[in-house]
Amino acid sequence: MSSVLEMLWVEKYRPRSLDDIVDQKHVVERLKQFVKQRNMPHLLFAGPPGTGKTTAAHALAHDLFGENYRQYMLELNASDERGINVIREKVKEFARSRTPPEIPFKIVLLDEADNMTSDAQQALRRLMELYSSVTRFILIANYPSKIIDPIQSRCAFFRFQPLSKQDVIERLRYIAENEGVDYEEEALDAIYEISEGDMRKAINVLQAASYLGKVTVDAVYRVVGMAKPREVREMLATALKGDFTAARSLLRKIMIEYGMSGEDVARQIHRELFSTELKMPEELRVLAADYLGEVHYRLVEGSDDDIQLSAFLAWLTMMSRKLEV
Ligand SMILES: Nc1ncnc2c1ncn2[C@@H]1O[C@H](COP(=O)(O)OP(=O)(O)OP(=O)(O)O)[C@@H](O)[C@H]1O
Repeated sequence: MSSVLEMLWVEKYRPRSLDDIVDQKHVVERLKQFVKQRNMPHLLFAGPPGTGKTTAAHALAHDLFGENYRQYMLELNASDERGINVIREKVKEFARSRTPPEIPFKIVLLDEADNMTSDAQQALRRLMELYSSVTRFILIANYPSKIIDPIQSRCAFFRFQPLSKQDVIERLRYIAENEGVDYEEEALDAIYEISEGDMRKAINVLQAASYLGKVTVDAVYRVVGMAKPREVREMLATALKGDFTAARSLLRKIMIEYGMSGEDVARQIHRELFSTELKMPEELRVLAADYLGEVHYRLVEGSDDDIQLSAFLAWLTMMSRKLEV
């Protein structure tokens, strides 16, 4: 079995070259053109977490500059750097450093660019112009709408999509086999459902679950601290059938066995309310979602988990009787 001290699998299995990136075909094809032309404009990478934005930036630099690409790349995080002045100084110094032998520019990678204020972004835009003869910027953002127009119009835009189920599962299978991890196929499905196409999350869950032994559906839900949807669904279905006592004992079981907080359970109920698996009249779904919002608010404010969630189940039981579900 794996040792806790070993490397994080997200790093170990981070693609080094553009050819190794999973999915994101449209992005990868366009980036390969830049490698071929040995030139590129400023780039803006946008999309949800864990879909390969940082990886693609590194892979592009790797394919352009070779194994030692890091000396030609300045990596900054807009949230860590104390303001645009620090960024300016670092870029200025970097621009003065050696350029690669066959390519006339170096790369500045700026992560979380959408966290910058619009004033800071204006200053960044000037910086991009000032050093455009020797640098190209790659800006990374989760929300491209937060990037000011003058920057957007100076960058080629790349949208990263959540990874497909098939690609995530294939990658997980590859990693599990390479690491000698024993797993259930259904566990990989469960990991995908939890990850929602975020490969970083998927790999991290796989690694954490592997420390418990065989990667089973149970192990997966245990490490993410979520009750298995089936059990939460069963609790709701029991209340909908009118059996409050049984629904409440399921609630206790979920909270004790999985060590979940009331807020986690509320969040999980929320997911279930909108899943097609749970059969209930639309009217009740709407009312339940509304009431759950209130319960969640009270929990965040520090109300007692058991009292609030039991109240929700009691309400659901009564409503289902009233509506004759
Ligand atoms: N398309 C992909 N192909 C293969 N592995 C991927 C892909 N996307 C993400 N990964 C895996 O997930 C890890 C995190 O990816 P990466 O840092 O590129 O995400 P990101 O999109 O930059 O996320 P964030 O917005 O949170 O910075 C990588 O180290 C890699 O192991």
